[in-house]
Amino acid sequence: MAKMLGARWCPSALRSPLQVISFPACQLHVSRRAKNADQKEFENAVTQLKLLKKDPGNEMKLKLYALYKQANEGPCNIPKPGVLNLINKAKWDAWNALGNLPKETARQNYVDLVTSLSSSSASSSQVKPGADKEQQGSENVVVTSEDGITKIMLNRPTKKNAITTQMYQEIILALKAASKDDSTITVLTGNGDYYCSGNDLSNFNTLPGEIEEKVKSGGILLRDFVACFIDFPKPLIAVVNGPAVGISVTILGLFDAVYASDKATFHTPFTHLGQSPEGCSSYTFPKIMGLAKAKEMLIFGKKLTAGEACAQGLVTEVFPDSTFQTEVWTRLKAYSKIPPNAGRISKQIIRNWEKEKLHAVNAEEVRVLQERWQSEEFLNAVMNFFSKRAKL
Ligand SMILES: CCCCC/C=C/CC(=O)SCCNC(=O)CCNC(=O)[C@H](O)C(C)(C)COP(=O)(O)OP(=O)(O)OC[C@H]1O[C@@H](n2cnc3c(N)ncnc32)[C@H](O)[C@@H]1OP(=O)(O)O
Repeated sequence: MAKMLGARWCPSALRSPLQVISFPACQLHVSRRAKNADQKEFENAVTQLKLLKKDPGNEMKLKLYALYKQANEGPCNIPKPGVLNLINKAKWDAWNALGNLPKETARQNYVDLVTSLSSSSASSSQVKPGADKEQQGSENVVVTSEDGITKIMLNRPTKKNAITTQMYQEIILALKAASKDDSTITVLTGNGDYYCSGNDLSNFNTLPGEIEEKVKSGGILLRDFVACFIDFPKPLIAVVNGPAVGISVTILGLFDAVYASDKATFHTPFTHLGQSPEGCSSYTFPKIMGLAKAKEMLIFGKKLTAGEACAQGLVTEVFPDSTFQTEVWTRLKAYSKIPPNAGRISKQIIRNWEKEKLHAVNAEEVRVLQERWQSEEFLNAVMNFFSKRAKL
């Protein structure tokens, strides 16, 4: 995808100067939303734009460029480029066409535009031609919804369901859709022999920009991802079909039930990776299993069997692997028959006592992690994994 630096991009990113689409008089939909996007939303939109899967095309890029400049600098304040300077003239025209559009409105329109691009890009990747209307998701995050259950399945078995930056985005979108669909409960599970091997350790190679930018956008992505689990309004159940590592373990403290195969293990190797706890686990794990057991996992990286995780309260119930899927899905189908509003309201009254606290924990964990991601310890650990393919 063409390199885009937020709403600005390097001229070469346009497919070709001659393809610069003449910019129609700007008929921007002035956002009717009562509130204007705040700076954080605007920065999130800039980050979101970099994670778009497909190039939105020159015309859309000109619109985004113009809104970005108007939001930051106000009306066009640079001299008009010469006619032969095609690209800069197209950009000038786009910006100048916004006239005196207030900065706040430009910022809101930018956020709205990126939001619509993100959801259309995700939905275009989700609904395959001829797919069953209930079949959604991308190849790595498969979403299905039937019998009152929306299932989000991590589907990258060759990489032990390691979560890429794109998959974080897709899980966020899947949870947002599930919170509004007609299902009663939502389930997260893995395909293949692993539930999930955590963060894809090559993610920092794929995030755009220099290290500072990678750390910033990685932090925003992680904070938004965990926030989705904090805020998810319906009963959320993990079906842990195999070993679970890292963030796939830490967010379990935010689920409403965790059912595990006796093949599953639970491992949070943060210190071995030069990292620190995330997913609110620095708060939820001590609450769930007591300080000593929580520290054994989060500081010393002790790997738990499913039985140990159940004994410590992280797992609700363990099933023999041979009958796991049958037993668990029979149980979940029964759960999906509860009155949906009562289920949702009961989940929320329990969660609401701590929601503010959990968001504060999430923000602090991300702040600390952003420092860790710039440490020698972290960089060496990741290099070590890929060079020696060291096992944890
Ligand atoms: C946006 C930023 C958000 C940051 C959020 C922070 C989260 C914290 C964490 O999640 S920390 C935990 C990160 N995960 C790991 O450290 C696990 C690393 N993987 C392993 O240790 C092992 O792969 C294993 C123990 C999970 C499985 O070992 P096994 O020998 O059974 O299988 P392989 O190692 O051969 O793996 C098969 C292929 O999958 C690739 N792979 C596995 N896990 C990851 C991963 N986390 N990231 C990237 N790639 C992974 C592995 O490299 C093999 O690929 P290959 O066949 O191409 O070599």
